[in-house]
Amino acid sequence: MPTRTLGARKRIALVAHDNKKQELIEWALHNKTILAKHRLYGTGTTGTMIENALDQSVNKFLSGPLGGDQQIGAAIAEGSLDMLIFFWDPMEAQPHDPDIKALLRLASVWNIPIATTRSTADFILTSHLMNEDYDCIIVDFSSYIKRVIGH
Ligand SMILES: O=C(CO)COP(=O)(O)O
Repeated sequence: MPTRTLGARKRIALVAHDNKKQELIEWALHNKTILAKHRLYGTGTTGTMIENALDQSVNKFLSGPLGGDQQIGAAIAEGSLDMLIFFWDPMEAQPHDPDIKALLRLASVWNIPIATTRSTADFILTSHLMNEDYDCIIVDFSSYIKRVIGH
């Protein structure tokens, strides 16, 4: 079975919709010491707010509605992100809802840990696997890639 190794120092993407940003910042502050051991990424606005709150550098993509969700999805597909903490807003439609769906889909395709609620984020962050290499099993897409088309 093919795997991808998520290293001991995780590359964590942090994303929150506007009504959820405060919650994510509170959660990040609460977990500042743990997060300091890992590398942080984020959509533009979320990333800036987390960087200011934690005083830890965050690699920032574009703002979500301007393409940031798509960039994070692409980074997951390329294997350059290990985990997604995404506090999306279940009470308000977003102009870029298709991008959000695409991001969550790619995170599932590549079987990375995803937290879309604060409680799940707590469970993930307190896992001993946060500090170890983890071989993440991925679907074997080789027959899909080699499929014959046009017969
Ligand atoms: O819209 C977002 C995720 O879908 C978040 O984007 P910002 O962090 O730039 O606000």
